[in-house]
Amino acid sequence: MANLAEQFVHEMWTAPRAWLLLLLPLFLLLLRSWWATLFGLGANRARDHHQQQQQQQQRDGHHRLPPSPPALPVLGHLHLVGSLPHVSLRDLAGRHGPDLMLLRLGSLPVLVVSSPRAAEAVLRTHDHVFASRPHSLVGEVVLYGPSDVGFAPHGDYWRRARKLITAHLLSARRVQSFRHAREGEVGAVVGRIAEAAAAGAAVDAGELLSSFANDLVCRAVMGASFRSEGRNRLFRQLVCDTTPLLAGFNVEELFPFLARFGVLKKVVRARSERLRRRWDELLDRLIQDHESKYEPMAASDPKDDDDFIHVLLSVRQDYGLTRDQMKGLLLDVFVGGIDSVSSTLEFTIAELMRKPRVMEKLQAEVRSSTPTGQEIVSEDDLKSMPYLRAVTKESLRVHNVTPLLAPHLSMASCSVDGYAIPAGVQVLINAWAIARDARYWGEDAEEFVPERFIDGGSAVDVSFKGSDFQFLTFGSGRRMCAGMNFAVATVEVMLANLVHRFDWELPPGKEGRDIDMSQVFGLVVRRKEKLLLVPKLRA
Ligand code: HEM
Repeated sequence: MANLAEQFVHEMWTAPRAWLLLLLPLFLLLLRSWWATLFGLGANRARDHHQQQQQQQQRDGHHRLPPSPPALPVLGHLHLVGSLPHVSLRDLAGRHGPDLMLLRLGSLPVLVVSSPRAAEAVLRTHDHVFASRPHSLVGEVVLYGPSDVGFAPHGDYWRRARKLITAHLLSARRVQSFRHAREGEVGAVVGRIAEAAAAGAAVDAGELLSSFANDLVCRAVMGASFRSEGRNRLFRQLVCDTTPLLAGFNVEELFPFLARFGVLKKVVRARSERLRRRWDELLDRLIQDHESKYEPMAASDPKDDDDFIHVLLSVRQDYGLTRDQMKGLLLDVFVGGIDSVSSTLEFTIAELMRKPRVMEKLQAEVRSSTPTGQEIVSEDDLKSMPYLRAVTKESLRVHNVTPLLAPHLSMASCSVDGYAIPAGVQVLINAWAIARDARYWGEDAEEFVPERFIDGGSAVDVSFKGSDFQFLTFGSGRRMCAGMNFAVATVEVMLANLVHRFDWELPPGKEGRDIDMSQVFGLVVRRKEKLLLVPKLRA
């Protein structure tokens, strides 16, 4: 779909009879313009009054709104946002608001943040004002309220839930204790690649890496691998069906007045409820299985290597968790943890295929730092691999798979950079644009150059952990990614193992420079083109 305006028309078409409603505002607009022509004098007076108001606002710096491009009636700026919103928003910001820009997408006011300075104002100085999330009907139904952390509005529930997952599910200690499971899943992938290498077959890197990320999350949640039973595949299908609905820019959110007519709301709700029933079926069964096995021990403190369902059962009384809230928190891990990791890995291996120099340097480091005869690179071995860390950081910078972070919402009006930001405005932080801006990263900002992150490099001290506002892949402040440790540990160990025992070739007739790096936008950005690679066991 070419842009959001087209998406809107598509969604209207698929919602029975709803498109008729579009005619209503258009009719009202025609009526208004006819009225204005007829009573031109009155219209001119109104325009003079509006200009006077604007001049008054400009004289009084605190009441200025951030700059905006010219808007269309009804659509606002929707027609200016293409199929890759982060790219359109960067281009628009360059022309209209390099730090802050106010758009109207349908009837939704959206503040676009495009510089480290403005991002710091929103995510650090005024973090307490911008720490909420916009309401989404899909989130309300599919995410049990929402009872997850990622979509929950700021407030007591979110605070409690965030504390639970950061202290018990995704803490650095638990991520570390989970290393053997991670190494086990990595070993299974290495086995699959070795089979393909022996048969001289190509592997689909996207498929391989997303089933790896899915199997890993399933194992973290359930404690064992259900790959052979096919249960993992059911989860994968469900995640694939859920993420497009949660990706935002839904018609009922852009045009709430249409939702009020009821037709659209019913369609979206029905679609979401079908999805939720499928989640219920799987998650209820899993939780019941765990309850029957673990109930006697549930009161005891969770151990480091317990699976996530066991941990939630152990702390549910302390946190007063309901069954739906438990399911919401598990959905955080499925929705937040699979596509983000696999897409990052796929972009990274594609970059390595385009840059043989970087691939060879990385292979040399990984191979020389792993004990001879050891089939799997362990997490201990990674400690002596600074170039691997630099490659991972560079990939997280250039191929930020969550380019606009997750939308924030202003809970009160406040002043940022001399502009008035009203309450109830959605905030998109264009982390992708900031991370590729030559003003903060130098002339080679768009290039994949891991050396910038190692000794002597221009960005050696720049980190993605939330203190450097030119590198916001995981966000910053109180809504920062809760799964960063889990993600980085997974990407690093899988990447090291992809290049340790294998050399990689493209299918006959293709060269590195032919690899198309085009993206498809969604909750997580992914590669558009399938990446087929031929593994060769290293001699
Ligand atoms: C490369 C992988 C990943 C990237 C790039 C990423 C990025 C992000 C970003 C940008 C946000 C929103 C920050 C904001 O709104 O300011 C976020 C939130 C979140 N992420 Fe991740 N993430 C990744 C992996 C994971 C994993 C593996 C998990 C869980 C296992 C996870 C769980 C979450 C949760 C729960 C939130 C919501 C935090 C909140 O709203 O309080 N993420 N992530």
